[in-house]
Amino acid sequence: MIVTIDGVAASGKSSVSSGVARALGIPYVSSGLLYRAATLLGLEAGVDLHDAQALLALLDTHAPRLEPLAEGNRVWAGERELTDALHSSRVDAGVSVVAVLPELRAWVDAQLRTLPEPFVAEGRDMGTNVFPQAGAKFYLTASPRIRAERRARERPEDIPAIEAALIRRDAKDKVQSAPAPDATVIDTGPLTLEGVIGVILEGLGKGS
Ligand SMILES: Nc1ncnc2c1ncn2[C@@H]1O[C@H](COP(=O)(O)OP(=O)(O)O)[C@@H](O)[C@H]1O
Ligand SMILES: Nc1ccn([C@@H]2O[C@H](COP(=O)(O)OP(=O)(O)O)[C@@H](O)[C@H]2O)c(=O)n1
Repeated sequence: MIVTIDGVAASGKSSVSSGVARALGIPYVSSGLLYRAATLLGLEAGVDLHDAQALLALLDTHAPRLEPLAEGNRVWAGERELTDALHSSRVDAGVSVVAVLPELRAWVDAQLRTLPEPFVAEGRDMGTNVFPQAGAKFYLTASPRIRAERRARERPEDIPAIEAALIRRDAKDKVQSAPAPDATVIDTGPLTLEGVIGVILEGLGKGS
């Protein structure tokens, strides 16, 4: 079984996916971390983030891989753990440039498609492009202000700056971020994290 949880930036995808996956006793997979890893490696090497061939060469050398732990996904490049470096504002600002490159999308999709079921997959296009056959699909939204308030707890910038950056990133990610026609859309604005997890478990027939 595959459950997909897509949505806009900072809508709660990874926290909700982790909670749902733990309740189901299965792993979750955070596809955005692979786009973030490619971006980080590109920034560190000083390559142009529009240059797909240069990025693919770096990915060939460093071979970043996702470890889909239920308590929080990790990313490794050989012995080096990249996870903590993937959520900087610098990576936030560059990742959408990398994510529009078809070659980079193919690299991420190929990694995800080798994973053994069952799992919860979160990102932008899990329910549309990567796992259209998924048994259950959800799509998370919330207003930019609410998302910025939540993310402000994890970033040094103030709420208006974070809100503006989220709106910019949503616009750049728009092509791959359309909800699947068969996804249940959840406005997480009025809900707690536990509330969103509860709605999804209910939708899966696993509610308490
Ligand atoms: N429904 C919610 N209510 C309150 N805070 C939430 C909710 N959903 C997520 N959060 C918090 O918002 C922040 C962003 O969530 P995260 O899971 O990282 O989103 P995404 O993976 O979509 O970027 C986290 O600090 C998370 O704990
Ligand atoms: N399935 C996916 C997942 C992420 N992405 C890209 O990767 C970036 C980071 O995704 P993320 O899910 O880690 O970001 P947040 O929503 O957590 O801020 C997004 O802004 C998209 O550019 C994508 O294009 N497709």
